[in-house]
Amino acid sequence: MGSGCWTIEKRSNLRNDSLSRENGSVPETGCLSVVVLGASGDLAKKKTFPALFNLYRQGFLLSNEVHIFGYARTKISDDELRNRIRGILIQGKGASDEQLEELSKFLQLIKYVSGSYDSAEGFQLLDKEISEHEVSKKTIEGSSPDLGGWTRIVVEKPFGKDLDSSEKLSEQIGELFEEPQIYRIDHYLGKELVQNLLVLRFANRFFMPLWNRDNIDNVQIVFREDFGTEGRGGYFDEYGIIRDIIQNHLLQVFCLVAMEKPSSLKPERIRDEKVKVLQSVLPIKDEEVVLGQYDGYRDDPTVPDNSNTPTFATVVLRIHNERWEGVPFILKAGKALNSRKAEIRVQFKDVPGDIFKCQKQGRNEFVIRLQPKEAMYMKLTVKQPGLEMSTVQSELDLSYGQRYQGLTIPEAYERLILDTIRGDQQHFVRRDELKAAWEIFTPLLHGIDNGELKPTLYQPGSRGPEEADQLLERSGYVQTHGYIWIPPTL
Ligand SMILES: NC(=O)C1=CN([C@@H]2O[C@H](COP(=O)(O)OP(=O)(O)OC[C@H]3O[C@@H](n4cnc5c(N)ncnc54)[C@H](OP(=O)(O)O)[C@@H]3O)[C@@H](O)[C@H]2O)C=CC1
Ligand SMILES: O=C1O[C@H](COP(=O)(O)O)[C@@H](O)[C@H](O)[C@H]1O
Repeated sequence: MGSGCWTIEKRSNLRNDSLSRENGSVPETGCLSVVVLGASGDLAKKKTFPALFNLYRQGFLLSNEVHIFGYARTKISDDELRNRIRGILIQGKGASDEQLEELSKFLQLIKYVSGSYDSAEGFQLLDKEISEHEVSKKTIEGSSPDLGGWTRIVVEKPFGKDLDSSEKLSEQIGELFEEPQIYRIDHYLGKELVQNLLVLRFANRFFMPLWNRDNIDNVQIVFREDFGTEGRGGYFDEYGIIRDIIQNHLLQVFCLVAMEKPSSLKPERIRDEKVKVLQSVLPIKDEEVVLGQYDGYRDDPTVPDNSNTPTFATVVLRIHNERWEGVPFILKAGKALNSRKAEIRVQFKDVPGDIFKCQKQGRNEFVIRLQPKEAMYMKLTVKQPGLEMSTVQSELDLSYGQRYQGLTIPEAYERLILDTIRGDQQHFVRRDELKAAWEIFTPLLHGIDNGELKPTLYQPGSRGPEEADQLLERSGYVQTHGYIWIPPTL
């Protein structure tokens, strides 16, 4: 992705310098070429270009050092691509003249090369464009034309469809790039509250003694969307909700919740711990899986009429180690449900020798809401204020919107692209981690692909199949009834 020298340290105001040094990332200096493959596609439109623009606006990409090359099959000119991007970046916003000027300057950094993904011709053209730019820049600066520098490749999912195809893909990429050059992106690792998990768990005395099988009854990691596959049916049907969300995004969150403390913040030490916990996951039992497909999913013309693809799944993972033996980790994801949210819900065991009848109120829960409206709250039993000695469930509440007013939380892609430029692989998936993740899910996925496991139909806008709540209950989760949250007024 880059070449020559690139200075990031001098403007690393997004991140504490001492942490960056600690985790082993190397400051880079010089000019940077960013190649966006699939530049005319959905991801580039929704995520990549907006992230690059935000980095540019914050001074992390400098006009005199950066060039962005879009590459895709569609035959369009530089200006056509720029116009498309302009339309997305200013959509619905009443932009000021200053912002429009900033945007125009950013767009001038973008060039477009049209070519296919499977022939050398297009890539030779791309190479020529990049070299011309980098050579001319070096020549202007009067330095040697020896390009040197580094190349990093960001790879988006799907990383295969099962263990074998993923390993094959890893081998093919491995023939071209070394592992330190490969950034397998999982955008959940760029979310604010996912990045906070390490800090929460290992920088707070509160949690350390409680975070184990002695105190925690069950953990839920939940992803819900209130819309269906909308226009992506063709892609989705090949993959399904387990490959789309659970095997990657939720499993990454699972690792950060369940892994042991790394010996340091160095990316490799963190990733070592993630691999260890993944390798301790027991084979998934069919009776601890519920699959669903929403009614209407097959109406999409790109979805086969007899599709067996789940759009909803609840899967219980069990870890065979000293900390977690016996604690179910319930991973749940679904499309076309009744709400949109992603959260981690840690439910504690009942209080032993309970003299207050706390069980009537519900158990202690620690909830980390990843989205929307980032928050973390602890549900706890307190005395009902007043003359009587009665108890009620309340919460210690850290809502980001209230606590950090006026702060804009960066988009996941923004952070992860910046990490790539900085050479920090902490929030990217290592090859052995990916392999361990596929080892967990491949038998289940093959069972679904072969039609041995079938999804139950559920109504769009519902909670998903009832069997999922029954599985939750069987796993030990106790739903709180009657808890009322009164949102604070700002
Ligand atoms: N800072 C903040 O923003 C705070 C917000 N709150 C809000 O207060 C409200 C109550 O809090 P909370 O306890 O977190 O959320 P809920 O009362 O919505 O309950 C959440 C839990 O109950 C499960 N559940 C809901 N319905 C059923 C059902 N029919 N069968 C089985 N399980 C079910 C949910 O599962 P599933 O995940 O599948 O829906 C989830 O695990 C929420 O709206 C919450 O956002 C509370 C404190 C702080
Ligand atoms: O990777 C994916 O993620 C999105 C959800 O991302 P979020 O950041 O909005 O939670 C999901 O809609 C999509 O199906 C999946 O491929």
